[in-house]
This record gives sequence, structure tokens and C-alpha cells, in this order.
Amino acid sequence: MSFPPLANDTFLRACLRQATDYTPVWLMRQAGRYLPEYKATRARAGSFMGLATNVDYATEVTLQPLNRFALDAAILFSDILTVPDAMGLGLSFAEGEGPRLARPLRDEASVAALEVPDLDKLRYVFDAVRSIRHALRGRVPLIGFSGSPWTLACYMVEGGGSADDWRGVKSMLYSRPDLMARILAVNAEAVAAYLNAQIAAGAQAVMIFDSWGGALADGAFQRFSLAYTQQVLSRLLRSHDGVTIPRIVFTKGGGLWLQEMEALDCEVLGVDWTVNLRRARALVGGSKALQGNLDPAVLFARPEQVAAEARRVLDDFGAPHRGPGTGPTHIFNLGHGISQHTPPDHVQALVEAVHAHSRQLRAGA
Ligand SMILES: Cc1c2[nH]c(c1CCC(=O)O)Cc1[nH]c(c(CCC(=O)O)c1C)Cc1[nH]c(c(CCC(=O)O)c1C)Cc1[nH]c(c(C)c1CCC(=O)O)C2
Repeated sequence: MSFPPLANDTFLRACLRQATDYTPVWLMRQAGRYLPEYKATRARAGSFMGLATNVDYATEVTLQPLNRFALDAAILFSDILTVPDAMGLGLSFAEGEGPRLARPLRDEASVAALEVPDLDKLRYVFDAVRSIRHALRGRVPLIGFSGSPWTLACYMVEGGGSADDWRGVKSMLYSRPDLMARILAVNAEAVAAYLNAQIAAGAQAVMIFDSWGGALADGAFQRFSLAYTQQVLSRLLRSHDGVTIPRIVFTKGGGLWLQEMEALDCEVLGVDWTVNLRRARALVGGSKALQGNLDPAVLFARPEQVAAEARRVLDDFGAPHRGPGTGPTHIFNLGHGISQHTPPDHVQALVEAVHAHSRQLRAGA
């Protein structure tokens, strides 16, 4: 099993804190409903899971944003909730609503019965990784991903998103920390196996989405999110076929814990828009690459304003290191996923501005 050689390794170099000619850019949820071609494929597939479980559709939609924009990485088209689904919790996406799990973890018996899923149930994901790697023909690297143990637990206990500040899962956390710990331990083992299988199938970097880590109290975050993310990281393959596999951890709302996150065994920390990149670089830039952090709402403004805000984010980080060896680097991204209401031509303006201004930053500094 061999794949075509990589033509653009800018993203992977920046992950490893190596110098690049410009700042690489990709966008969380870059394949999605803001693209009319995504909506057309989604309509043919019939449902979100119909799309995600079909290798040809998943490959097609992964490549859609790359065919429009000069993005520096592709991300596997799938969802974090494929893992709870494989655990037997019964995932569905109702039209116009968020995700639903038919059999959430509501009592001691369901938590006791929880097991690391048979990875064969997730084979469609690994098949998609292989198919996407071939279809990319080495244009850009492919990122694999998973939810963090905590973020998966949020959906597994609530049975979906939350309208009341994760009342169910946080009640369990405080009243039955033993049950919470069991869910998180199973999730950590499942996530590590899931990401390692993505790496074996061809994922060239992996990202852990801790979308709800920021909902936790100080102290609870370290105990119920960070510790289990570290358990996952400690079990991940460092390299595949002799090539290093960078690991990205993104905690939305985790800006106040950056210093503690520096101890994570990963190469890149993702940050949301509440973080100042200059300060983040001063805190953790000596050992971690930084990814982020434009407010996705900026993309609703006019293209000139989008470009100006993108330059501001790049200027906040400052000139990345340019020498041999390693030093502070930045991967441009949004501070969270792109909104379905985003005009695609504003994304075009964003990507062009990031590439042009980050070249200037290197020439001028
Ligand atoms: C929390 C979370 C989920 N899924 C994900 C997260 C973590 C990132 C984050 O915090 O946003 C991760 C995810 N979900 C999806 C991707 C695809 C890859 C990409 O382009 O980034 C990724 C990386 C596809 C998707 N996953 C989903 C869609 C839209 C559904 C559709 O097309 O019908 C897509 C493109 C559905 C989904 N999946 C999830 C929710 C809450 C929803 C509904 C909200 C929404 O509709 O945006 C759970």
C-alpha cells in the first residue's frame, strides 16, 4: 500500500515547528453545508450517515473545498460520533437538528456494559482514509480526527447536544465520578485505537477535538478532560512508514489552561478566538506549534474586512521562525468550525490573504 509523494508539506512542517515559506491554512469543518456542492452530494446520499459511511461520497466531499480553495491540508470527512455509534449507542442526525444517540448512558448498568468497540464496525472510516489519500494524489496531507474522551462522553450521556449547559453529564461528573471515570477510560482506549487505525490507513496527522472541555470548571477540566486526552496521546503511534505523525489537541474555551496543556505529549495546540496569539506564543511557543484562531463570524463581513482580520491574526502571532531547526510556528485556522451560512467567496478571500500576508511577514521581518 503506497501513496503518491506529497507535493505540499507546508502544513506538516509547521506542525513540527519547522520553517515554511508561508503560513499554512485549513478550516475546521471545511467540507460542509456552506458549499452548494456538499449539499448536492448530501442530497444524493440521503442522510449525513449515508454520506459518511459511503467511501466514494466521503472522498468526494473531502476534496470539494480543496477544489475551490488553495487549502494546505485535507481533513477526513466523518464525525466524532462514529465512535459512540460503534459502541452501540445508535447515532442519527434528524433533518434540521443536531445529532441524536438513541441509547444514552443514563444509569449504572449502561455504563458497566460500555465497551471499546470492535474496530471492524468503523471500517468504513479507515476505507475512506485510504480512498482519500489516493484521490488527493499527494496534493496536501490528510488529517484524521476523533473527539476527546470528555467531549464524546458529553454526547454519550446527554444523548445529543445540550440546551442546558450539559446538565446530565455534569450531574454525573459531580455525583458519580466513578461512573464518569469508567466512561472516560473506555473512551480513551477506544479513541487511541480509532486514531491508530486511521494512521495505519494513511492519516498523516491527527487531531483531537475537545469541543466541550471549556464547559468544565477549573480542576474538573484537568481531571476529566486533560488527563484522558493525555491517556490517548500516550497510546498513539509516533510515526508511520518512517514519517512522523503530528498530533493536534484543540480545546474550545481552553485558553486559560494553555500552560497546563503545554505538558501534553502532542506537537500542536489549537486555540479559539478568545486567545491572543502573541501571548499564547510567549506561553507555549517554545515547544508547541499553534493553530487558530479567527472568529468564524468574521467570514460574514465583506471580503476586504475578512482579509484585514486575517492579517490581524497573522500579525498577532508575529513573524514565524525562519531558520534551520525548530522554532515558533503558526497554522492558520478558525477558532471553531465554519458556519453553514458562510459565503464561499469570503473563504476564497481569507485563504488568499493568509498566503499573501504571511509571505510578506517573512520578507519584511
Ligand atoms: C462536536 C462535533 C461534532 N462533530 C465534530 C465535532 C467537533 C468539532 C466541533 O466542535 O465543531 C467534528 C466534525 N464533524 C464533521 C467533520 C468533517 C470534517 C471537516 O470538514 O472538518 C468534523 C471534523 C462533519 C459534520 N458533522 C455534522 C455536519 C452537518 C450535518 C449535515 O450535513 O447534515 C457535518 C458536515 C453534524 C454534526 N456533528 C456534530 C454536531 C454537533 C453536528 C450538528 C451540528 C451541525 O450540523 O453543524 C458533532
